[in-house]
Amino acid sequence: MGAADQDIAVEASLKTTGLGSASAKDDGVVPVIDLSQGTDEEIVEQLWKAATQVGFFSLTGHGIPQSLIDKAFEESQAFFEQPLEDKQKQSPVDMSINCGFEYFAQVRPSTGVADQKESLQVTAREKAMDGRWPSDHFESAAQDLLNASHALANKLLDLLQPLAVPHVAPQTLSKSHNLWSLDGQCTIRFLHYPPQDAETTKALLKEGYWRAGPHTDWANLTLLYQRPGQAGLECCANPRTGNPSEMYWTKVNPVEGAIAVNIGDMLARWSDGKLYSNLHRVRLPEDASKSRYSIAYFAQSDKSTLIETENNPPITAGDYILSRIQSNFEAAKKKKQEA
Ligand SMILES: O=C(O)CCC(=O)C(=O)O
Ligand SMILES: [Fe+2]
Repeated sequence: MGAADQDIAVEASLKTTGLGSASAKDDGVVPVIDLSQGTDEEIVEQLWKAATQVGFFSLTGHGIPQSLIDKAFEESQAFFEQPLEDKQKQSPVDMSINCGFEYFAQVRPSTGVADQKESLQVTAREKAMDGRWPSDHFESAAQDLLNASHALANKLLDLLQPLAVPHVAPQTLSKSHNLWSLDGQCTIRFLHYPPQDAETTKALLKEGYWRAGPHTDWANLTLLYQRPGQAGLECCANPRTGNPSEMYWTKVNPVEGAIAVNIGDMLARWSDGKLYSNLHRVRLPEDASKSRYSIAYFAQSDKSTLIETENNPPITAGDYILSRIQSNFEAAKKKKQEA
């Protein structure tokens, strides 16, 4: 198996296990961690428990001003409310660099059908966004949230690294994320799940469509900003059991002022599986008459970073991301051929 094949296989297997489409419980399995309370040791203890058992947590007391998050959502909404052609013109897509505007295009190996969403992907690599910023004011709001997210993710990585990846020098992980460097891979993604009328929704649900099909993230860490009242995100509960009958989906509800954080495949690999990259998805609600907006920051090591671990073959972070992008491309190609 290639280095990323196992991670891709987990997603593809959902098509055949009952877990793929089951509905979610709302039982508070995802812990809320307040970064402003307690000593570093106490915080690490909570982060460690969440990162090794569920792979998801909601973070409060994180220090990112709400005004900065609100501004980014305002710009996002104004962008997505424009006609399709304008969005395509303002931010042309280039999948080879993971940048630009995408419309109902991403096909997950877990579903084989396109996510019911549009997104604007900003990859923080030198020149990648040239000619792809919708406007100066959009850029300024995006850069502010990108910088704040980058700092917060690095803080979390510094707290987790001594336990998770003890075989590398201090701050190896956080120092491998350099915004706007020549081989930077950190990404901030603006997402919009558009409303659908009742009849369309019914048909889509019947055919197995999702707002975002079940998947794990490719990153080290993902910080996800959600809006209260715009629910739908769910992650797998009790994922470590290995027993499908004990696994189920649980809600990751938007909490006012909180950021949902999850461990991605890259950090699971760095840590030889100690930290858990959990499956998650965004449900297409039966009443999909309202939009859902979210913003995801993916902390991804620079392309040239070599991920060396005790139990996995070494791979550069660049090759790792590329293989994951290709798996989604291949799912899309296969879908086209079947049509
Ligand atoms: O919109 C969301 O809540 C989830 C998005 C997500 O999981 C992703 O883009 O990887
Ligand atoms: Fe995700």
